[in-house]
Amino acid sequence: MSHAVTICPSILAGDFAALGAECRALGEAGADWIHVDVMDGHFVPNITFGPQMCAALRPHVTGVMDVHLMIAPVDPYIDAFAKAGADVITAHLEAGPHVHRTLQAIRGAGCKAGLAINPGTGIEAVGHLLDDIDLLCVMTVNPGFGGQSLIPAMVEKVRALKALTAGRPIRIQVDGGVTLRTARSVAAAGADLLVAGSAVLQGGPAAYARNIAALRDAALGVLV
Ligand SMILES: O=C(CO)[C@@H](O)[C@H](O)COP(=O)(O)O
Ligand SMILES: [Fe+2]
Repeated sequence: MSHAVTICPSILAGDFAALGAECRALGEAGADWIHVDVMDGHFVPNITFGPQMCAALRPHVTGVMDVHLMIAPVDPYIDAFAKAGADVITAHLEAGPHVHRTLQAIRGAGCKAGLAINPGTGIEAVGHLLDDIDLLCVMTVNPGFGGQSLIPAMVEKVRALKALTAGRPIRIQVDGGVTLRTARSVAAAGADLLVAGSAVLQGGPAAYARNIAALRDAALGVLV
């Protein structure tokens, strides 16, 4: 069944010399969330932003600042990202042995707690964590880079996780390879939040509103 989704543009696909302006342009284009991909060159083979960048961007984000931590360890940095103004902090299940403690620390810092799982991680791994998460981020690519193709097997994973979380106040987010061609399958499988970097930011600021609206329509099954 089709339902309205929230598009979360990832500034990883933006102009790094003008990220404040990118966040403002995305907000004006109708983005309710801004997804910030934090990478450490250790948990993933790429380096991006830290808490200082999040703090600098915060005044330019009108909606939800959604911080996706692809770092290990996570715990020493939670307070810094919370103080930087993150509304949601998502940590990876694979980032350390004490993810339950990490999720509690995120809530303790006043943020919504997100749990991300890599493509190779089975859904049984999240079963005992459901009381401690507000958002479940299903990685539909291997983390570290934008512009990759969605792994088709992840669509069934989204469907299974939707069933596993039924009746709970947990939002399912998909991250990686969301395009006009793939948005419908993940939305129909139960995703509520679609992260999209390349698909939203391609064409520059003049195209953002059109790209966001087209992705929302595609997720609903409207032909675009
Ligand atoms: O976390 C990640 C990648 O590790 C994502 O948030 C990407 O930034 C999404 O980019 P596209 O696949 O939409 O280009
Ligand atoms: Fe991400």
